[in-house]
Amino acid sequence: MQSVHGGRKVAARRDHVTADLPSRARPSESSRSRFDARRHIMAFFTHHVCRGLSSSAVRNVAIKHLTVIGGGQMGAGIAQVAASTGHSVTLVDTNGEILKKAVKGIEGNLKRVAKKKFSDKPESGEEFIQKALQNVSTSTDAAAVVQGSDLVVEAIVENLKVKQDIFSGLDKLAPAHTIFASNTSSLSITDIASSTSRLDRFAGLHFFNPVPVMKLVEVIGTSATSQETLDCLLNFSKVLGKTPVSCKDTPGFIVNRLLLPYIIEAIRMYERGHGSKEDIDIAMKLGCGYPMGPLELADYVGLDTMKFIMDYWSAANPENPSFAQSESLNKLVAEGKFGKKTGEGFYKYK
Ligand SMILES: CCCCCCCC(=O)CC(=O)SCCNC(=O)CCNC(=O)[C@H](O)C(C)(C)COP(=O)(O)OP(=O)(O)OC[C@H]1O[C@@H](n2cnc3c(N)ncnc32)[C@H](O)[C@@H]1OP(=O)(O)O
Ligand SMILES: NC(=O)C1=CN([C@@H]2O[C@H](COP(=O)(O)OP(=O)(O)OC[C@H]3O[C@@H](n4cnc5c(N)ncnc54)[C@H](O)[C@@H]3O)[C@@H](O)[C@H]2O)C=CC1
Repeated sequence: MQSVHGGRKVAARRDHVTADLPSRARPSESSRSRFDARRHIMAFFTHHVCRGLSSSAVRNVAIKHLTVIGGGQMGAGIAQVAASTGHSVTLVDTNGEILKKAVKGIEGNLKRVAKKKFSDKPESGEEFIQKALQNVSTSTDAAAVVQGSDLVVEAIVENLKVKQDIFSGLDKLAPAHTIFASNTSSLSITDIASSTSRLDRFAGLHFFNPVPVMKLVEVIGTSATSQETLDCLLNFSKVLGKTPVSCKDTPGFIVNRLLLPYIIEAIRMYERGHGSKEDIDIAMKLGCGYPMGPLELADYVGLDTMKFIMDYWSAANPENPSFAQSESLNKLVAEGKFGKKTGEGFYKYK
């Protein structure tokens, strides 16, 4: 099957996406962001020792410096967690104002973490915040900063062509050992990687929102990703204090394959008037123990991102009515109501 995204024709290699999947996709997640000396030692060890052993550009690359492309909610979260576990991070966005906002947000979240973690030692908390902030720099020019990176994590808009353009440009500039990873929610890693010549050093590294809180990272390998690259990313995820799972490059990987049909069906239920948005959300929170209801979660993820995902899946599966256009989602996005990040979506946040 062929599908067209962003003007570029790509082979839709993913298998058929069905909507009749179980909806109990998200176990309650209240775990906290962790920072401890052990992780610093692990980061130091993996960087210096594994690197010392490396004989080829690809083998045993350890991550010390990373470039995170996209300073939105996910990119800022990834930068925060990497910086607070001893990595130096350059956060890149095309918009300088977004970068300023991202750094301010990171500082606020670090204070939140420090207050809890160092409640009886405020000086240690302040030191933790300052150390992490010193690890973060920003740039509006990815090409200028990618040279020193062991890893590039892309967390920009959910659009195949835009992601491919970024990676194909950086592929010519980044060192040979640099691993490229995409935080895409729904696009094929194989399709994104096809814009580069480093197919063995390309994988998915899918974090969850909010990154400092959610413990899971999906590590997605394509048929061309090398085992060294996967091992490196699995280890890196652990150094960040996360629990990685390995996934194949199939639509939605593990979590979103289950989560997407659940959220879409909730939106359709609301559109059909089968329940108010409040009642649908209360039902799923109290009935299933989820921390957020599906419409709240859609607002939290971002309705613009939700629409990108739905458009992509419906183009790849035009015969599947589950991915047909959603009137309410389209209307909210057309009005610039992207959810929590813009102050209004299904709900108002001001
Ligand atoms: C078709 C679309 C399909 C989806 C596709 C796109 C999406 C993806 O690709 C994959 C995804 O990420 S899916 C989304 C996954 N995330 C969730 O399900 C979040 C659900 N919500 C929650 O866990 C809590 O409401 C939440 C943790 C958010 C907030 O909890 P509370 O309501 O209890 O609020 P708080 O009391 O403020 O926070 C609880 C604890 O967390 C700490 N915290 C919250 N945000 C933080 C942040 N940004 N940085 C650091 N710490 C943070 C907060 O301090 C608190 O800690 P404790 O005091 O120790 O409990
Ligand atoms: N929002 C969520 O809950 C999750 C989103 N993701 C994925 O992470 C990615 C980013 O999502 P969010 O952070 O929510 O989006 P966002 O809209 O908050 O941030 C995206 C950022 O990328 C920047 N950007 C766009 N094009 C760029 C370019 N060419 N170069 C540099 N920066 C550029 C934008 O200025 C914006 O600041 C998407 O692929 C999304 O599917 C993955 C997991 C969860």
